[in-house]
Amino acid sequence: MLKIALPNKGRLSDEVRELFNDAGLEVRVRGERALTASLGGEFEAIFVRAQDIPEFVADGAADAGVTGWDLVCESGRELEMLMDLEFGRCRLVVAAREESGIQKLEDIQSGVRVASSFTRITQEFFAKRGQSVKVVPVSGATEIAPHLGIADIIVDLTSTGSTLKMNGLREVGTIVQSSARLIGRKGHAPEAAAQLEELRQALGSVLAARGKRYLMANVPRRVLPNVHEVLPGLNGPTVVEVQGGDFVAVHAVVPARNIYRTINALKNLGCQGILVTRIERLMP
Ligand SMILES: Nc1ncnc2c1ncn2[C@@H]1O[C@H](COP(=O)(O)OP(=O)(O)OP(=O)(O)O)[C@@H](O)[C@H]1O
Ligand SMILES: O=P(O)(O)OC[C@H]1O[C@H](OP(=O)(O)OP(=O)(O)O)[C@H](O)[C@@H]1O
Ligand SMILES: [Mg+2]
Repeated sequence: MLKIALPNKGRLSDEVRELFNDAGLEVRVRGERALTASLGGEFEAIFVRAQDIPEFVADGAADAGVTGWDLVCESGRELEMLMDLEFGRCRLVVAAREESGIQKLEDIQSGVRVASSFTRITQEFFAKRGQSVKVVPVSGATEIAPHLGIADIIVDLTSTGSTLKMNGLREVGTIVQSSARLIGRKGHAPEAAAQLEELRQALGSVLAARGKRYLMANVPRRVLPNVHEVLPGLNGPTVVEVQGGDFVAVHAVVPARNIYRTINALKNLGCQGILVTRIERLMP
């Protein structure tokens, strides 16, 4: 049975579990602190720190894993990126104190001290730019470092920007755009590769379904051509005869984002019995 390494706590763990559950790979843990679990009886999950997952997958302790792309980059290990899971979106940025006078990366003087828990990426980033910096390793709460006088600037993750703001820091450049990814080791045996492809498709079908809704409506036959305009970008909705009437039933997969507009447009055309449901999985 293939082993999948998943974050045991922190920012990504809840969404990872939800995604696997939705894909029919229910996480069945044996007690709150259990470090392994069954994933729908198809895979075995091992719960470890998000930071350790790239190493564990690269070394073969797990066959695949889910973790942040920032951590994959920081590990420096060669891994296969199997899928972008579209949550845990954040950026690894360079930030400086607002009163520092540093507005852009070019303003960073050689010799500055950079606090970060992403020491490898930081080192590489400034080396490539030809800026010599001194990396000060920290393991968390990086934003406090400039105020403690142990560093001049920082490299850390941000999403809403509120932590930087709260600490009087200004973003001066982005190094990595990150999100949660499904990763695997390079060069799996064919059987393992086939199972991972099935996993990728199962997770992908859930992600694809999240942005869509299934819409049904009874449409007056005479406005059917207009309905085709309201439901664009589809191969064409399914049209079902409603016996003995002036109405036909239309079924379509529509983007969730514009659903209110779609419903109103259908109502204005005289459609009735409009029904919208979530889709569990979508396999194109
Ligand atoms: N503010 C954020 N917004 C969105 N995603 C984030 C944010 N901060 C971190 N992440 C993502 O979540 C991943 C794990 O971060 P998390 O904070 O859960 O763990 P950690 O602090 O590195 O480790 P631990 O909690 O085990 O000490 C990060 O590598 C990143 O991909
Ligand atoms: O831009 P924001 O939305 O404010 O998010 C940024 C913060 O989120 C992460 O920390 P986290 O909350 O995961 O705490 P941690 O330091 O304990 O990992 C990151 O290290 C930043 O401190
Ligand atoms: Mg964190």
